[in-house]
Amino acid sequence: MKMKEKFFRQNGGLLLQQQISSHHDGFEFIKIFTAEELEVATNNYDIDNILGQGGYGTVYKGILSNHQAIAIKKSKIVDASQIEQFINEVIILSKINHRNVVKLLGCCLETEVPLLVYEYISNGTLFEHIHKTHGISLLSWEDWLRIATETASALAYLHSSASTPIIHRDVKSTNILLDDNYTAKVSDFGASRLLPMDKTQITTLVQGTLGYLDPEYFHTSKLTEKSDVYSFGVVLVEILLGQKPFCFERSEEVRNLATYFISLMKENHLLQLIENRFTTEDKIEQFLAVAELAKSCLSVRGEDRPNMKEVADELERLRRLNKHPWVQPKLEESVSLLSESSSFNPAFSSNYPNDVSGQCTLVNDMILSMDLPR
Ligand SMILES: Nc1ncnc2c1ncn2[C@@H]1O[C@H](COP(=O)(O)OP(=O)(O)OP(=O)(O)O)[C@@H](O)[C@H]1O
Repeated sequence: MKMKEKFFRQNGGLLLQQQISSHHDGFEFIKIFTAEELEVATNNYDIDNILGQGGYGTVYKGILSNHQAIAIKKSKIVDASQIEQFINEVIILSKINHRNVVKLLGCCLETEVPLLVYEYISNGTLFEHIHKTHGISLLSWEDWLRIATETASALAYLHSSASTPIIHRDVKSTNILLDDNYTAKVSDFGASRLLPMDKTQITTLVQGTLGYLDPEYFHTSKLTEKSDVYSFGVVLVEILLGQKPFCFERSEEVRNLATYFISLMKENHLLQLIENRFTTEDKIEQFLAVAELAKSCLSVRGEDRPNMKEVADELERLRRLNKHPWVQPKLEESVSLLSESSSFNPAFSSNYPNDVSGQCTLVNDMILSMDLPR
């Protein structure tokens, strides 16, 4: 009992309780779970309940006494200096209510490391569906486009939320979960990444995952919403090509998918690859428009990238074309429409450096100097 109380205090429990009682705007939705409740739910953190292991900790499946399925994130290490920030983020995140964001249900603070409790999303990660090793994916081009649109709208929502925009910081296909209906749910942002920075990782400063990391953020360490836009661009390419973001099986200069993609676009080899992946004959305009959009997201300079709202709107527009094919513009029109669209930065479709090898050097630099946490 004494230990639990000590941990609860150490983990900012009093601060959270105080915040809860001072909010009157429906904030009571966040639940503070007891350690016992979660032990029962996970069968004492049984190994069979492990859903996955990330660089930051372990995720367990649990079933609450009311039969609700949950995912519990247990981090490896806690940095005491970050507790206040952690509690503030828990409060912000628990207020987020978007159909394409994994809901944070609450937390448990009376354990050595605080535990975060999320709704359980049943159908695996987007990564697993894109890179399915057994059998072919059941998802159609329309599904992929919908999933991309849902993800973009969730990120646009986070960027525009409340007084402080929430930057995801680790957008990648393993952080996009799919539910029973293959609806996208963005996970693993905010509080879950604040916790476990041990001292050695602080010196790295730049956080992110190889292949998805914004080169501008890597060089400047200055984080903006546009870093999420870059990483989302990589996810779009992953969907289009069905290839992994970083792959040692590709030759050295195109190991990084973004670099590979840009070189394919330059050499006009893109369509051939996409067509091999999707056996759809009449969606060429959409493939090309999504490719142009991805290219703009991958612009080297953050300011040349569209913002997430513009990306989401463009994907939504393309989806509508899908539903009403008779209003599809001709290929040349759709490409020029995309670059001329008033809501977009007119520069963005042509701002990739012509020198693809320059980009490779950049990426190789990044690999060499990154102290990768996983
Ligand atoms: N809410 C959830 N519902 C169902 N499964 C989940 C949920 N959250 C996470 N998972 C599973 O747990 C795995 C590990 O998640 P986690 O976010 O810790 O790691 P990651 O995203 O693979 O890596 P990292 O956190 O280092 O970026 C995920 O790949 C997913 O399979």
